[in-house]
Amino acid sequence: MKIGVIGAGYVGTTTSIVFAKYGYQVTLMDTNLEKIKTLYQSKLPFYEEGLKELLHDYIVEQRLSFTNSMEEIMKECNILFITVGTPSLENGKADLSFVEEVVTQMAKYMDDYKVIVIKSTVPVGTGDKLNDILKNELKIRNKAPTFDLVSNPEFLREGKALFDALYPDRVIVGCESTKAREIMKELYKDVDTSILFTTIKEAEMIKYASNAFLATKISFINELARLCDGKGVNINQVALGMGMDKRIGPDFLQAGIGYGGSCFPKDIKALLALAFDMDTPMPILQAVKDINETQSQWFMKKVKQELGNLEEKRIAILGLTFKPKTDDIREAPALKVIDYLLKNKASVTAYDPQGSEHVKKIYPTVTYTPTPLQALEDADAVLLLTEWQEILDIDWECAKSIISNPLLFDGRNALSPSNMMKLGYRYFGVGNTNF
Ligand SMILES: NC(=O)c1ccc[n+]([C@@H]2O[C@H](COP(=O)([O-])OP(=O)(O)OC[C@H]3O[C@@H](n4cnc5c(N)ncnc54)[C@H](O)[C@@H]3O)[C@@H](O)[C@H]2O)c1
Ligand SMILES: O=c1ccn([C@@H]2O[C@H](COP(=O)(O)OP(=O)(O)O[C@H]3O[C@H](CO)[C@@H](O)[C@H](O)[C@H]3O)[C@@H](O)[C@H]2O)c(=O)[nH]1
Repeated sequence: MKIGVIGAGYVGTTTSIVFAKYGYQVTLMDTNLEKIKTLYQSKLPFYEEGLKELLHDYIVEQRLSFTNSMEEIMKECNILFITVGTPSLENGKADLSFVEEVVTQMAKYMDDYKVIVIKSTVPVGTGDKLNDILKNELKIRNKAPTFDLVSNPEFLREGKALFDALYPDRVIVGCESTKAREIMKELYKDVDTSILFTTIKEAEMIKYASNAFLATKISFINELARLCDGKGVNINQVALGMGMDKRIGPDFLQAGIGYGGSCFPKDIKALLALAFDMDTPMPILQAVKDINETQSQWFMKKVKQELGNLEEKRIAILGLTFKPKTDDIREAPALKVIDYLLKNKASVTAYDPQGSEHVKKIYPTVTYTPTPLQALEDADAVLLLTEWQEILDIDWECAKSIISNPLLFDGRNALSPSNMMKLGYRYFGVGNTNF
């Protein structure tokens, strides 16, 4: 079995490396030549720990190769994973143009049996649509359909991509042919986890349902945090107590400034758009989205209450990426915060271990510092927005002498309020203040 992966993003690159690790011969294809060149040089086109070393080894061992040619990958491989992006359109629906373009191109070079595996997150019914495109294109070429379509959604998290891909909680395979099912079983034989076989549509829905449920947990705890704030209740303790119930579980109950990233915001919008099309409102999911969209405003209201007029105030931001251990700033709450601060004429200084270069392209007037302590110099307030370990490890006692006003807003509830208060900071978190 030779595996082809189409789309050298987070998912495609991680998938390629993981299958190479299982001993398969993998070719990774992308239309972006710059990305292919970068990969050839054993470099990753994004920041993610643990992948680079394996990438290098598998290139040297000739288990992993790269191309920008669809013709080449179709000739060489019999299992093809589609991992291209499905970003949001203006109306919230998933933009399927990249996926559709891929299958249209595939049909041009399809001469023998292929298993086409959709790993990109796509709405229910996309499998049928792609099936039709492939059949039509093959008909134009007077070729009989010789493929099976499979939906195999990806559940990895950025920052933990390799671990999640190597040790998944489950593998979902939406598949309606016995031949493809046996091939998928063989492909995942070394992965120590359960495989759930479903229909293609069920697999498509499982992916959206999982992301929607995780986002619901976050918005639920954030809504509760607003209630706890100032009421003598620490939301972290509430989450701990709730999470001890096995039916609830401790994960995804960390209150904060809201979820960001390339997945939750777009997938929730896409599910809501599907519900709208089907005239089946989803009020819970709508509330999840609304709470998340107002969480940074709620947080900034506290900043404004403490600082008053923000004009000329010097604000230090610690953390820009949507979560630690990634350089991804897509839908990062820090972007909304910077926007608000600049509109209110504050002077903003920011530090992030990986995200500064990307944010600089959007907000060039912010001062980006090479160290966290430099960002804190003469600050009137500090806003912790991403819980990078390096930021949590700051010598906060020493930092206090650099900051003009030891006023700390912890948007991730990542520091201990009592420790910070002992050090002389005025500490404001999310649902853990004034208890
Ligand atoms: N990022 C994640 O953590 C994650 C996790 C699970 C699922 N997903 C889903 O997986 C999909 C991919 O996400 P990502 O973050 O890896 O995307 P990405 O934006 O990082 O990468 C997509 C890649 O596809 C390439 N591409 C676009 N059109 C192409 C074409 N016609 N032929 C070949 N390559 C093409 C782009 O150049 C780009 O390199 C999305 O549907 C996403 O929702 C992402
Ligand atoms: O208790 C929590 C957990 C997460 N977050 C935030 O939620 C966002 C998303 O975090 P996470 O889920 O860890 O990262 P992603 O890489 O976006 O991964 C999600 O989206 C991927 C793409 O679909 C899925 O594959 C993963 O299973 C799913 O967790 C980040 O802004 C986090 O800061 C919280 O605010 N509180």
